[in-house]
Amino acid sequence: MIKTVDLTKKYGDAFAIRGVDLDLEAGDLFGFIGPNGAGKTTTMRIISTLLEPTSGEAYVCGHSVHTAPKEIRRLVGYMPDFFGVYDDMTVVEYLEFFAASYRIMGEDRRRRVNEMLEIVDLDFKRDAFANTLSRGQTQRLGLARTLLHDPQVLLLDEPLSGLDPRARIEMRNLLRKLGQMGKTIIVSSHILPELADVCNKVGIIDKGVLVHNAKVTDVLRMVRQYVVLVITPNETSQLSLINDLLSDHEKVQECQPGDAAIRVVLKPDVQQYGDLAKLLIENDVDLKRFSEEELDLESAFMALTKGTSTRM
Ligand SMILES: Nc1ncnc2c1ncn2[C@@H]1O[C@H](COP(=O)(O)OP(=O)(O)OP(=O)(O)O)[C@@H](O)[C@H]1O
Repeated sequence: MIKTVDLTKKYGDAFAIRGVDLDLEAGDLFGFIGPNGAGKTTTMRIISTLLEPTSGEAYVCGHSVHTAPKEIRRLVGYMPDFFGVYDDMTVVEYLEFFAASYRIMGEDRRRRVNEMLEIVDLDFKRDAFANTLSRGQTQRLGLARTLLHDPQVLLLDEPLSGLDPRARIEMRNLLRKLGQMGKTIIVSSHILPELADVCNKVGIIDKGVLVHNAKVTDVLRMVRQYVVLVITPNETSQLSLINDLLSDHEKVQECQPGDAAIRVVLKPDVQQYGDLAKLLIENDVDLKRFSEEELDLESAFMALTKGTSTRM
């Protein structure tokens, strides 16, 4: 659906992006992560045909940005990180104005605008002036505008930036909804954790170079190759018993006792660990909690970008 080959953009002697290779299938929701100035906007603007690459190729549905920009524009909806809304237009008027620019007319236009307001959950603001909306609502209005011509591909530049926590959750839900509608989406951010549970693939770009590009599950596996259990007994006096029972177990790599709980690092590739809970219960351990340690995405992100940048 989206493919870039050795995509490069230079400004004078400086590389904005260098040799970026992407390959996204229909329905992929790709998180494009990198610090400010890493090259995310440049890449998205090239794919949406707003900017010409210095060298390399970008294709959308097999159409090249060099030879078929018109076809690509029909297929792509690009939402920039900042966009203006006109002071004297209501939400409905704003969307109708852009629908008209796509030559969507008459009853069709009204229906389409109403559908978009429904999708982005902004119908209750339809008669409000666009410049009175909150940042989150403005972003949703921008998304509605981007969706008007029913693009198959969405390129969304930092749609979560500047949003408060509630608006962030709403926008992430909206991204999931668009993914379920079968759109292929590139969404950029400078923070991995805010996208990791929405996207199925992520690419990490730094100083114009794509340093990681993988499925989210693989990225998480790269960071955490071991399952870690956190076992909490009701009585802390039982911590040493747990340690004795598990430290020499064939599935256990290491036990790390703490004040109230014990961290148990399993050996690589051990995924099934129900028998460990059974063993503890059979030996009269009174368990308060027995669970897999949650992966801390913030640390995952720092581990992945270690040595590439400190600006995240
Ligand atoms: N018109 C331009 N002239 C010169 N340099 C540019 C131009 N546009 C972008 N750059 C440079 O290219 C690099 C990549 O910029 P880009 O905007 O793609 O980064 P980004 O990852 O989208 O960052 P941000 O989140 O800050 O927008 C930066 O070093 C930037 O300064």
